[in-house]
Amino acid sequence: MADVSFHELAKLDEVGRAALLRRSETDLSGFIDKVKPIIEAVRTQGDAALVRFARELDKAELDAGRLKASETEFDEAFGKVDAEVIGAIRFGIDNIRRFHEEQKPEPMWLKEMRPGAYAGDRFTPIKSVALYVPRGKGAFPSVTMMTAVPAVVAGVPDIAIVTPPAPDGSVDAATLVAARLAGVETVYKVGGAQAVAAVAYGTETVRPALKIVGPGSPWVVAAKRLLAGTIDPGLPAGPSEAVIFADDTVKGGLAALDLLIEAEHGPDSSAYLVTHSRRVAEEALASLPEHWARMTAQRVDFSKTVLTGSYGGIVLTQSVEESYRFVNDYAPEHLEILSTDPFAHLGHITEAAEVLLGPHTPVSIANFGLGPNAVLPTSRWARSVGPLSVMDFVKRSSIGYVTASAYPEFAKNAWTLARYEGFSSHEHAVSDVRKAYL
Ligand SMILES: NC(=O)c1ccc[n+]([C@@H]2O[C@H](COP(=O)([O-])OP(=O)(O)OC[C@H]3O[C@@H](n4cnc5c(N)ncnc54)[C@H](O)[C@@H]3O)[C@@H](O)[C@H]2O)c1
Ligand SMILES: N[C@H](CO)Cc1c[nH]c[nH+]1
Ligand SMILES: [Zn+2]
Repeated sequence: MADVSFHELAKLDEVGRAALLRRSETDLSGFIDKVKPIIEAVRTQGDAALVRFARELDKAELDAGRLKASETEFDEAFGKVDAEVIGAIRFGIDNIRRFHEEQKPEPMWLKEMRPGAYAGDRFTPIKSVALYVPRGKGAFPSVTMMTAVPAVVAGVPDIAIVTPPAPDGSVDAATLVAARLAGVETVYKVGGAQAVAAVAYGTETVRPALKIVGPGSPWVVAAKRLLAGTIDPGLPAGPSEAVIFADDTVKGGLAALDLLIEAEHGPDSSAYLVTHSRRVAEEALASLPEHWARMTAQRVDFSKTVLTGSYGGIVLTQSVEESYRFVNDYAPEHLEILSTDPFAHLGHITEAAEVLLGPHTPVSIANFGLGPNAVLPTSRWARSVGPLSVMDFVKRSSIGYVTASAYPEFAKNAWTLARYEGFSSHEHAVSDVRKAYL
């Protein structure tokens, strides 16, 4: 096994620094070509293609009649999941619901722009939304909680979950529990690119949706990109990633412990420890083996691949300012600020989808239900996109109302600009012609 990647930022040239900002999903060309025929098969063959891909890609034997989870499967799931796990799901859902209820906009606001003329916004739920819950390198009841709760809070009337089937044709039991407790009863056993195509086009069993949200592997990300003209693909959430920023006030072993959180998702994850403290960097490096000794073989394998490869490791900077610059350039999905005074650093970092402060707020706590949404933009999209929220499940319409008394002033100004732009009907609609019809 290669050594953990250890980069002294000052020693890297521009090319080397740019390379650190790359993610596995930066180049999806290999996936795009393979995903195109999957999408076409689902469009033309519907359920038959879903059944075939379940067999070929998920090793699951299903017939079309079992593509949708039954009520009995939901009921039985509650018997299969430990009470403690159900308790943690309830705890998370409660926090996530309260957080997202705070986010929910008023149905409408109107402001008086000029005396007698009103304008504002109205928010209405999107009519149908699909939630992608991954299941390849793990089961994700937490993603179910994070996607379903804001959809329900927003009032979306038609919510469906798509998630890959297990080889026995089942849905992960805790995912069914989380779905029901969040208020979603439609779950389709379809994963990967074929799931995105199924909800984009609809099949005999799967109802089409206007939008799909939720994280996924590059297969899912590639399909969303290809189908963006048919279904709203939501925010770009690909392989998980984190930056652990640490100053000189914490133990390096703690930074290493948290560096492994997102590094263990898969070989395509990204995870960096960024610090200007050589002590913290060296302690972190030295402590990784003791952390690996406590992990399962699969998670050791994934995190070692990440930390010894091109998408992870330790970055030693020359100053705290250089650390801030690196983090802002990197624009991580999850950011931890490990410091006894995290608020001192917070104002310097603006480009991160989620910022978790201090040694008692590891990424795990946010992933599993502190309240904020853990479905977050990856691959530097945090520079322009925020976390999944209630706003992803509503659309905004502008509302305007001009009374008779306010009309003349608006009409005069509109008339002037309509003439300048050369639009006759626009002009007539606010000219004396109108008076004859009022
Ligand atoms: N950004 C976020 O908020 C967030 C949250 C949770 C997880 N994640 C990320 O989501 C991803 C989940 O990935 P996953 O693999 O665990 O689950 P997944 O459900 O996204 O992918 C598994 C599916 O990929 C398809 N697939 C696998 N191999 C294929 C092949 N050779 N050809 C075509 N299709 C193939 C199959 O249909 C399979 O069902 C991880 O990268 C994880 O880091 C991100
Ligand atoms: N870290 C993921 C988002 O990037 C969320 C998650 C769920 N379970 C484990 N992790
Ligand atoms: Zn995670």
